[in-house]
Amino acid sequence: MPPTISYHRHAALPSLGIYSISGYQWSVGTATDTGPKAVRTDAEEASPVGPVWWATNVVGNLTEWASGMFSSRQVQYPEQQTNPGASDSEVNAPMTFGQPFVGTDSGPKLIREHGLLKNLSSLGWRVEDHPDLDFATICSRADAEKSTRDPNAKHSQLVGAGTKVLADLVEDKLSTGRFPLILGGDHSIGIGSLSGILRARPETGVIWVDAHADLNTPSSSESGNMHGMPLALLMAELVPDRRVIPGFEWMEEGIKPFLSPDSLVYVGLRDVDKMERQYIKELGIKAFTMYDIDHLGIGRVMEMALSHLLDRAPDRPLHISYDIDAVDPMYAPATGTAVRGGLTWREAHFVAEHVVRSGNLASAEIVEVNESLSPGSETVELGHQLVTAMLGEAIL
Ligand SMILES: NC(=[NH2+])NCCC[C@H](N)C(=O)O
Repeated sequence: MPPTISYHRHAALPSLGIYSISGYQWSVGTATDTGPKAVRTDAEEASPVGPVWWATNVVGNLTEWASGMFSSRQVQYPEQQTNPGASDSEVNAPMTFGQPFVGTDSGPKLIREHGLLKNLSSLGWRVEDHPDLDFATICSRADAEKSTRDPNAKHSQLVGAGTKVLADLVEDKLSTGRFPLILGGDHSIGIGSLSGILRARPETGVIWVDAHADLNTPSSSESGNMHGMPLALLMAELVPDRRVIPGFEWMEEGIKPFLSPDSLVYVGLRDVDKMERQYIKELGIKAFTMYDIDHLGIGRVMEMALSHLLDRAPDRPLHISYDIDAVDPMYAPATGTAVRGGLTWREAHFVAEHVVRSGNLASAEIVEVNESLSPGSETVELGHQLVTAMLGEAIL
């Protein structure tokens, strides 16, 4: 069993990295959804990278658990993420090169402005600065070099270039004992974070909290938006050779990251495309839809979700990928593909709180917060609360 890490015990404590990836704005505009949204013009669509296109940041806050100053709450984390010598903690500060619309790129910044770093320190995470990754240059280069455009996987060269860097970063940080917290950005960043996670720890189990299945392949997708595809790109059964997608050749080099269908659990599904439904059934992916949550309650659903991932491998690390659109638009209206009938405020928190209690959480991600799509700051506020819950905040 993993060691118990108590907030008030002096022990070797794990580290945290926050990587904010923003600027994956391209997949927001044309998705099927409800509510207002920023849509790119045709000209921008044709030439997405410009002085105000990429607003991509990597905010990496590598922190380590402080000790000796907290309440009696206990959180368990897997042994392999402890980093006894973690004095070299680091932070990447966000940098924004801009884009045509205020959008998902601002999510990380806004969540940080809500006091994330302060909250994390009061939870016991120590945060230090880390140099920025220069995603804008990387993606501009990818844009300049691209020879092919795939209408079925829009802006794949750019998503590919950005997610490659993210994958390397996440793999590196996990391998050196950090806990990566990835702030999106849209859900296409899952390609990068999961690739890095699976290269470092192939046995990882994934909890995908989302209104959508994000299991489209370029050929099954009706929108061509890559935020609807991350899980398909990780499954050998669906996209066995990622070189067919321009920009994703890197996924077939070295350690090829693949996610086994039985290492994934969905929570909160309610807007599933035709082919996605078929894939879920054919591959036997465990899925807890909103129907199941209504029927069984969120408590039972989360117990079943964790037992699916952990019964056979109690010590395996878990990754939670939390799309804010899993939450009902009544509480989280500011997102690109909002769908009614989602998680309540408390259900949303419970998901995060319960996963932490497993003691296996080794990385976490929040995506699709786009404050420009709705007046007010309630979505950011909720996003911030969910992040702190995933990092150990509890009611008592
Ligand atoms: N992460 C998300 N918000 N995904 C939305 C996906 C919507 C739709 N299924 C598509 O593939 O375009």
